[in-house]
Amino acid sequence: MSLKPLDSPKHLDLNSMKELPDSYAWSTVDGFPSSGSSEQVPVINLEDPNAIKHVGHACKTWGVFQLINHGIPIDLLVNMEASGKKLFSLPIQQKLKAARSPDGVSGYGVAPISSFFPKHMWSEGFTIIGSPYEHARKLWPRGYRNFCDLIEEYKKEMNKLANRLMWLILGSLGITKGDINWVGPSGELKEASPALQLNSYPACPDPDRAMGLAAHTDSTLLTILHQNNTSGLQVQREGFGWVTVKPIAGALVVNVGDLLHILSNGLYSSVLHRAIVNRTQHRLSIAYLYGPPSNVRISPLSKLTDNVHPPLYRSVTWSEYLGTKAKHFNKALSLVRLCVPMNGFVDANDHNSVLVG
Ligand SMILES: C=C1C[C@]23C[C@@]1(O)CC[C@H]2[C@@]12CCC[C@@](C)(C(=O)O1)[C@H]2[C@@H]3C(=O)O
Ligand SMILES: O=C(O)CCC(=O)C(=O)O
Ligand SMILES: [Fe+2]
Repeated sequence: MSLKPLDSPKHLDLNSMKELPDSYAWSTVDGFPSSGSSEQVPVINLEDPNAIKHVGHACKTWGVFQLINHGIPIDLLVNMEASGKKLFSLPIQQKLKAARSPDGVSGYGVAPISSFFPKHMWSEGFTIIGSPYEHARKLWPRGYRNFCDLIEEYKKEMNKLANRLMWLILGSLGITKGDINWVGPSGELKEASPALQLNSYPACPDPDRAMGLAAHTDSTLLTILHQNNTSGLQVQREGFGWVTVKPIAGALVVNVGDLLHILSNGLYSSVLHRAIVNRTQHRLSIAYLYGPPSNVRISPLSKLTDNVHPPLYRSVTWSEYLGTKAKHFNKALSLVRLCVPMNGFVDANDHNSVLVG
């Protein structure tokens, strides 16, 4: 597949397109037309006393699970969904006022990974890092305050949940507070400024040849995703191919990201996932992308390594890794992988000993 970046689409008004333009036609989408595997992503009840065991098993085998009884108020999810719908149904000229700048990360636009693909994706997105104020003000000069308050509330609740999930995941690996150096005074994991990614996938006139969001792993420790009741998210499961994550009302989808893959020394793998589209229904998803504080160096936890299991990755900060991902996309993880010789000894400071490609 060519990696030559496409010019940005002239306009993003997918809602008005009656036919799939050639620049959106992915003739070689694997697994299409999708018959769909009958496998099901594990569903975990956070109130279950055995949740830690189930979370560990799901992270090890799937890298993703659906979460119920997570404690996020249902009203908050409903309000976020309604706000996302309201945002994406604004006229295209209005949305473009809040467009992501060419060298920026926040704002309205195509998926940030679009430049790595020869065809356009059938989606539009809105990325929020830090305060949404500047962009929201351009979308709704008078009504931005409610949106900003809602986003702050969502980030606060998601941070609490992400922290709880991280301790469950780390606990399932036998990791305790003393093993992590980015723990705050009350035992909370200090977070980096998280990213919120709102994704909109309009109904598509030719869904079998279109791609909503191309296959990728997230750079995060973990991602918590709310999807509306329209299916489209698929995860790759070894031996089964693409498995659709069936929407369950009120459930959240949690997936392992590349930084957790590194932290766990590959015990928990980041999951490859993508979003497909359909002919009749609009789909919306909201991803909370959770990472560590930006200055903390993430490397395989020493408790998980020994002579037989040497560290497989060199240390990297969240911002360095995002930079590598933005430049090299799906090669990013292998670019921070250490070359492990047969005797298992690795010089973790030898930055030249990486496997490229
Ligand atoms: C913090 C971030 C993770 C992300 C890049 C970003 O700066 C903001 C958007 C995130 C997202 C969402 C869609 C998939 C993804 C690969 C992308 O292109 O943008 C992720 C990025 C990532 O995880 O690297
Ligand atoms: O829309 C989806 O279900 C997937 C979104 C996603 O993978 C992302 O925002 O990183
Ligand atoms: Fe993703």
